[in-house]
Amino acid sequence: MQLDSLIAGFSTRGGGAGARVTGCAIDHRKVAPGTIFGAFRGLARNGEEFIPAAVAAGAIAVVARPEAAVPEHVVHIADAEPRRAFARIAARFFAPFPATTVAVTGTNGKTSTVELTRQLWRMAGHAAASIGTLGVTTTDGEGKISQVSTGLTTPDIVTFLANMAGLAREGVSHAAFEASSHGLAQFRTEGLPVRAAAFTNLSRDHLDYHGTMEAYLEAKLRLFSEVVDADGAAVVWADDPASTRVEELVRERGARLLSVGTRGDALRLIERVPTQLGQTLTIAVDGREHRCTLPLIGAYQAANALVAAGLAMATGVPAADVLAGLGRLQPVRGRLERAVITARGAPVYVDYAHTPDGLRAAIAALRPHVSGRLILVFGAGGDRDTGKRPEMGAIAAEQADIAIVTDDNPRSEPPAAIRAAILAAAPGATEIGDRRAAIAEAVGQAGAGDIVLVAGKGHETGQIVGDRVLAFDDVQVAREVAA
Ligand SMILES: CC(=O)N[C@H]1[C@@H](OP(=O)(O)OP(=O)(O)OC[C@H]2O[C@@H](n3ccc(=O)[nH]c3=O)[C@H](O)[C@@H]2O)O[C@H](CO)[C@@H](O)[C@@H]1O[C@H](C)C(=O)N[C@@H](C)C(=O)N[C@H](CCC(=O)O)C(=O)O
Ligand SMILES: Nc1ncnc2c1ncn2[C@@H]1O[C@H](COP(=O)(O)OP(=O)(O)OP(=O)(O)O)[C@@H](O)[C@H]1O
Ligand SMILES: N[C@H](CCC[C@H](N)C(=O)O)C(=O)O
Ligand SMILES: [Mg+2]
Repeated sequence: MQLDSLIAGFSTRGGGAGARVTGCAIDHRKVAPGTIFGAFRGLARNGEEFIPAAVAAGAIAVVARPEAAVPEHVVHIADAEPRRAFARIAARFFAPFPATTVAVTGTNGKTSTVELTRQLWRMAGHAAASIGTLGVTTTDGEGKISQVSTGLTTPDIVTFLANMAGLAREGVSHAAFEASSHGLAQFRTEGLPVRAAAFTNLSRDHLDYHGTMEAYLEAKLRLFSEVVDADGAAVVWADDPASTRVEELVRERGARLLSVGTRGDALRLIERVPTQLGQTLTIAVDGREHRCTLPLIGAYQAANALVAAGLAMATGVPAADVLAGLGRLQPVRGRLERAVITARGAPVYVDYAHTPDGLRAAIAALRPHVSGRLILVFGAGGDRDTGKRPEMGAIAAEQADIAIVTDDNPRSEPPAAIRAAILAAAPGATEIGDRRAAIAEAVGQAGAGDIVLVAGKGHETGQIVGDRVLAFDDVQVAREVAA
């Protein structure tokens, strides 16, 4: 592919014309002859320092700030926002992509919503995929699920675009991806056409990175003001207070708005009745009421299912098919997943709640099913927003009958200090650092009518301690200690 055509429309300096591009990279260690290198200033390093090494390794063009030093013989694509320019150029290189791509942002519910959207598309007969925390999820012709992990929710822009292009080559026509606030702030999930974008909710998380709730919301809003196609659609969970900001932006942009929820217009949730294995939803669409069964428990899962339904409708699936599809949704891995029922009859649920709001939502989801006590095992991740620790402690103290504080990916921090920050707001809680012992204690205490909730790690298969990842899977451990 010719460099000229990839960088057309961008401001350039130096270099020779007509060069052939072989790839794109943002890490100088991945540069090969013919690469376009994106040099970005990050939190840990300044990528501009690696320009000489990238050029030595064969980079023929560098996307960087105008003030960055780029050798004369190499094309400098000079842009005040080099990450955005790089995303657009790399997208030209990697195209084509699945014809219909949609993005989901929000503090909680992104992974669930992209996965449920994938399922609804598949039921409507589309070759569908999702990309997010669970990796890249697709199904083969027989419906067998394949999941390839990528490490982060959105690893980096090159991996993201390469994955999307790979899906298109496999015949995938519909792809739903998670747009995390980090990803949006770093332009890690864009450059390609995005037909619809969804907003699930806003609550406290990641303030270590964004600083303030306003900055955190601003990062998410860019999905609606800039990333989604101007003639595309936005699906908004209308019951969240922050949704008015999203709706304003969508109207300014001229995109189609589908609001969903008890205050929604496109899909209005009229009633929600929990049943033993799920819930019954009464939903109004175009003034007509429909009753649907949802085989997932909890208000939060109903919310995510409705946002997914909105995305399916926004991308052309008829409302009747979408509503029928809700009844056939499969659970999402690690989201209120029932790991085991103990010998004394207490179900043990594993949930990925790792924010105050998520913890509240997970407990609320289980409460209607508890006749005895709700026993909670949880912790908080190291090297992450420290302010959420006491908030989670307070919620546990208030909403659980028994709370056990344990470790959840301490990373580089002393685990006891993380637990202490949680316990400061949860005076009645028990402290058991070792996560297996904590789960065993909860299972040991649970009797008939009780429910155990193991929160924070969901689908994760490792405990990150220092630089090491120790094998650990909440679902498996719950089964082992209950056996
Ligand atoms: C805070 C954060 O998001 N950091 C991510 C970000 O780092 P950064 O841009 O600040 O990069 P940096 O390490 O300072 O380096 C700057 C630049 O120099 C380049 N470099 C660096 C070293 C070198 O030898 N050569 C080189 O070229 C890097 O590729 C980079 O372009 O970009 C890196 C490469 O794309 C990511 O690996 C890194 O994720 C770190 C590991 C991380 O833990 N991220 C988490 C917090 C995260 O992003 N999580 C969200 C999920 C959140 C949610 O869903 O709630 C996610 O989307 O996964
Ligand atoms: N709509 C929602 N409202 C409140 N809490 C929710 C909602 N959806 C999910 N949660 C909580 O958040 C947890 C994580 O859900 P999910 O993985 O879908 O979110 P996410 O936004 O992808 O998270 P991450 O930021 O880690 O990628 C769930 O296990 C649940 O406890
Ligand atoms: N996307 C979230 C996941 C948190 C999961 C939890 N187990 C933890 O390690 O804090 C984050 O990176 O902050
Ligand atoms: Mg996620």
